[in-house]
Amino acid sequence: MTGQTLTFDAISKRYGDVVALENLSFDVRPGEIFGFVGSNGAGKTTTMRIALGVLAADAGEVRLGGRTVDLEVRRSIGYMPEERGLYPKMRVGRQLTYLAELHGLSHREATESAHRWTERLGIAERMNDTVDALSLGNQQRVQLAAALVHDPSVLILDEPFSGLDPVAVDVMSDVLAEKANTGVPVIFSSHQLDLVQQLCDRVGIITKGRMNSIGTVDELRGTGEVLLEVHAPEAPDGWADHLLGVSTVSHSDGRTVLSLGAGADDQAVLHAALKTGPVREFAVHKPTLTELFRKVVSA
Ligand SMILES: Nc1ncnc2c1ncn2[C@@H]1O[C@H](COP(=O)(O)OP(=O)(O)OP(=O)(O)O)[C@@H](O)[C@H]1O
Repeated sequence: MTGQTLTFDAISKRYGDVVALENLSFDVRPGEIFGFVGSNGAGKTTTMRIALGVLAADAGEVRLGGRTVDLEVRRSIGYMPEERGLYPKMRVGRQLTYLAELHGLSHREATESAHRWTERLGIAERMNDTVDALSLGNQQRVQLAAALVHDPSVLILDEPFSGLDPVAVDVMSDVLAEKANTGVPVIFSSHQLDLVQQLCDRVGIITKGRMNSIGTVDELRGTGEVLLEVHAPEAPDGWADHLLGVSTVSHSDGRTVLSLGAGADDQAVLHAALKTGPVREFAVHKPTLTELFRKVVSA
């Protein structure tokens, strides 16, 4: 597997008085799928446009494999813009071939690649339809094909999953994983956090133009509050409050939710629970990415 790192180095961007990005730095490594998440207006699209060079940063730069993204590097980027960018009246096959040729493929290579990707994405029978005759989901598949048709060495996708049916979500997920497996760094933005949690090697949460948290899903989930749910039907209220670092979040019908802070030992909790009588369930509840996101955004 070979591949290059996509580096965002201290990017800042203003639109008039609006600070869209402030000193934003992070890497997308070869072969990794990076989920870029944040509230509406947090700065995701701005970041991705700067990476592609359709928007200039006020400060900082984007590099691929250590090289500043210039016109030539740009040709090796597969990009799916949020606003989508297809010619509505052009036929799907012609459009994909044309885009691949623009990126430097010969006519024959471009035609073969267009066939391969439309086949892979389940839109082969749409090759001769104009884009505006397709459903939105199928237009999105064409848009993904357009990002892939020139065999890019990096993929930058702005909300590629929005509006897709579950089958198309699976196809899109498989294709992203497949590309990452060949060493391509893949970054995509999404508001579907369950999907991000499931698919991404690492995740970055951006708030107000700054990187708030970054790491693997497990790392991020590990930095939040750890909750323990214990079903000990005979346990009285407050049974765990004497334990170091443990506080009771709720207690009803023999079910207790405990928050484990610094110094807390889950095995000590289990011992204490067993002293009250039988323990029917004992489970650690790590926050989901959605729960974490809500916490970060509301902070
Ligand atoms: N062309 C523009 N002119 C002025 N302000 C802009 C422009 N484009 C974006 N902004 C502002 O920059 C900030 C970042 O916007 P951006 O579109 O990058 O966010 P986003 O994270 O992609 O949001 P969403 O999830 O809604 O797509 C917002 O405050 C937005 O209003």
